[in-house]
Amino acid sequence: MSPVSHSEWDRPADASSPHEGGFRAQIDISTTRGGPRYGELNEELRRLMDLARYACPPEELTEAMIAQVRALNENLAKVQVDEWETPSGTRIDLPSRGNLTLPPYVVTDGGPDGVIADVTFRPFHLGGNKAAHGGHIAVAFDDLGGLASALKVEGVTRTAYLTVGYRSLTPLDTPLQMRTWVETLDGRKAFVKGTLHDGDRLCADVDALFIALKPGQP
Ligand SMILES: CCCCCCCC(=O)SCCNC(=O)CCNC(=O)[C@H](O)C(C)(C)COP(=O)(O)OP(=O)(O)OC[C@H]1O[C@@H](n2cnc3c(N)ncnc32)[C@H](O)[C@@H]1OP(=O)(O)O
Repeated sequence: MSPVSHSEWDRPADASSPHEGGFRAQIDISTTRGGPRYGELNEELRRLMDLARYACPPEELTEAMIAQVRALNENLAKVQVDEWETPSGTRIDLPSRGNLTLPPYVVTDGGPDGVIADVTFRPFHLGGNKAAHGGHIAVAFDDLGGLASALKVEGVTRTAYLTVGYRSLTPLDTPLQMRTWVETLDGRKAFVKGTLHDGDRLCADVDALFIALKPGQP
């Protein structure tokens, strides 16, 4: 087992891990890493978060659940790898490339002209009043804006700024459509726009700048 070491975030590229600087030189993709049931594990963990977000357990049940979650965490602690080896973020066959920390989305179309994805904010993405938290909406725009700019520049990009307009409430547990595209490409600068719709209703839009990384840039 390799322990997770956040002090190695800028280790140089090598043959077994061909990333450069702080990000991989290329977007790393896989459909097998973590095994055939990795997506199911992610979905159960999301369900755990949904249920935990709204649970109000009596004391004796809290005690039992602490022991159960502790046992689960001990199992997860046994299988830690570093960020370059984890399936999370690489599994293009799974929602949000298998990255549990992102609102789950499925890309239905993607290329240099932009990205279209179905995004569903889960019950645990609650901000208030049954609507999604604005921070989670920004996370979805950041990732799908990053994907649109990466597909345009054919390399890894990093967010320089990201401004979200919250135009109307974003519902939970509802398939929504997110679109992101590069409006203007100026050298390394990809100016990205995006929208989030619930049917015909605009929930949010984004204006962001992503910068293509130079080789070896941390
Ligand atoms: C598919 C996977 C998708 C994943 C997407 C996830 C993306 C992320 O969340 S990334 C994490 C969040 N972002 C960060 O941590 C970024 C931190 N900042 C940085 O690393 C650097 O400031 C970085 C890379 C943005 C720019 O630095 P650097 O590469 O040295 O570029 P630099 O020379 O300063 O600027 C390049 C150009 O961009 C412009 N620029 C840079 N930052 C900004 C900004 N915030 N606002 C406006 N313009 C900017 C500069 O003015 C310059 O313009 P010009 O070429 O016309 O003179």
